[in-house]
Amino acid sequence: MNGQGQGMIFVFTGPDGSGRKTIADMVGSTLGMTKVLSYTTRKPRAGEAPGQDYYFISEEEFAQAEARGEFVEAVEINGVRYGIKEAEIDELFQKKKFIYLILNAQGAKILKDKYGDLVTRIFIYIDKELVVERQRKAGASEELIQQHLAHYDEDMSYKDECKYSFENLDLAHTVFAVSNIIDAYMNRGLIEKD
Ligand SMILES: Nc1ncnc2c1ncn2[C@@H]1O[C@H](COP(=O)(O)OP(=O)(O)OP(=O)(O)O)[C@@H](O)[C@H]1O
Ligand SMILES: Nc1nc2c(ncn2[C@@H]2O[C@H](COP(=O)(O)O)[C@@H](O)[C@H]2O)c(=O)[nH]1
Repeated sequence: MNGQGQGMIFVFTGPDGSGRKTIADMVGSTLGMTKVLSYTTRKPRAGEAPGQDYYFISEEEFAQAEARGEFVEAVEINGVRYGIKEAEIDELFQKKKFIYLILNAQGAKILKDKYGDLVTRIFIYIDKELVVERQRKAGASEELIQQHLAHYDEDMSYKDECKYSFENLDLAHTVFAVSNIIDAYMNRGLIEKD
């Protein structure tokens, strides 16, 4: 693990459909940050690729890895398992000073508790109506949209615990604002307590 003040783990969180992945990946590729991929038992959606969006594994493989204590955090959302392997965070963080993850609030809390000041949480949100509009436009099923809406209020209640929050109205504007914050950590050693 990197020493204190030498790197940062950025956790993007917020309601499903708010644009976390889009923003995290755009900022990540612009600034050269490395993403820590989650393992999941769900099947890839259209446009998703194994090893790029997630590691897609079977329920049995997930259960075995969990029994071996490999996950630093593992959750179940709508009957699907998701988890992050501790060894992958530690290995990446040895090699790269700035890494990022996209997690729900439960996972963000666990990472914050475990890695403390090394973790900075960035909360991305939009209002419910816009979630529905964007998800429909992106071709999400009504079932998936309803699943997302079911925990929207609970997801939003985590906003005040996060150091930074951005309403993702205009994509370029949000990417610019988030990039500026992360760039400050990368280039000026701006490490404040969260
Ligand atoms: N500012 C924006 N304006 C318009 N569309 C956007 C904006 N940001 C993201 N989107 C679109 O909204 C949709 C959801 O974005 P994204 O998948 O990044 O969200 P998410 O928070 O990671 O949610 P999920 O976990 O459900 O994928 C995508 O179709 C994406 O292209
Ligand atoms: N706590 C964790 N949350 C995770 C992880 N991987 C993804 N997620 C969150 O799950 C939901 C659903 O994701 P989807 O891609 O199936 O729509 C979303 O909020 C993700 O951010 C993880 O490893 N741990």
